[in-house]
Amino acid sequence: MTIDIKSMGYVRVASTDLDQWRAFAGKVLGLGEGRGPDPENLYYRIDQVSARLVVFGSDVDELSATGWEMADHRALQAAREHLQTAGVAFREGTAEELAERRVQELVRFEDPWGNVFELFHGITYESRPVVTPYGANFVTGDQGMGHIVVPVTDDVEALRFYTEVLGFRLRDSMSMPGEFVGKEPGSKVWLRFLGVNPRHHSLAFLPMPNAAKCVHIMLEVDKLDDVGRALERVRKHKAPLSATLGRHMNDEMVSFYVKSPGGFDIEFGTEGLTVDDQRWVARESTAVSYWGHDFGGGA
Ligand SMILES: Cc1ccc(O)c(O)c1CC[C@@H]1C(=O)CC[C@]2(C)C(=O)CC[C@@H]12
Ligand SMILES: [Fe+2]
Repeated sequence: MTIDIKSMGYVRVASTDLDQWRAFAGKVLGLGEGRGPDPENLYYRIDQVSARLVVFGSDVDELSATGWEMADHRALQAAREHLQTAGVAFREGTAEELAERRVQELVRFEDPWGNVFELFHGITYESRPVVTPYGANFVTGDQGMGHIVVPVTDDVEALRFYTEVLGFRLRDSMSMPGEFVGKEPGSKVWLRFLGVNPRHHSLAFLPMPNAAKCVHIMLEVDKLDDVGRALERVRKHKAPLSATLGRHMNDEMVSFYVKSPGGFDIEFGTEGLTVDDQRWVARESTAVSYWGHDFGGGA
């Protein structure tokens, strides 16, 4: 038995500047405004789920936690037992935390690099259809909210922890020169792309520490035109582009990257590959992208 995560459910972001986040999430990303228990916080919807992105005031700018959806109480209970066996310290969500996230139960723990994971079940959803400001439809459902890339410092232990402890499945690997992360010239470090559902990857890791506690969060829309429109808004609002439009090799997604007020990037894409675990074989991609994705800045 291992942990049976269904999908990436939500992200919580700590922010020193909620006004900046409000403008970025609404006007640049075009997320739907939601409501939640704390009138001070920003809640954003991209589908039926009451809030997928929550931004709250803080004295730091960083990713605070990622929520991972479990089927029900029984699945979460099995996860508790598995965490205990694996020697991972976790704690139960407080009544206040459950109310703020609008979930029935959650457990919270850190991975060995301080990335905060919450496993939950029973999140609320809304009767009112989501209305996003620029009419984009986000791709969620079985594929969850999107994907996240987290920073780690040990790529070998990270692969073990996320697959053997958390139950993620390896979908693709990509190497980078060790020099990039201050290792010996000629050595290699690994980016690993892991999935739990038909989305090619829901979690990836980069072996490089990062102050924002997040490399990027990817949100997917169902039309290329809506990626183009978002790119126009990036330009109009002078949001810093981190990588130009391109198509990734491993998940075939067409996307761009924009710097969020949290210090990490948002990858905004479309046409991501879905995979079938019965048939998928993990591979090694030999390039970031088929074309585009210039991380050196530019157009
Ligand atoms: C390589 C790749 C495949 C699929 C993705 O969804 C995806 O985000 C990436 C890029 C991962 C990675 C990154 O996000 C930060 C900057 C990185 C480390 C690079 O400079 C190359 C790969 C990039
Ligand atoms: Fe990505």
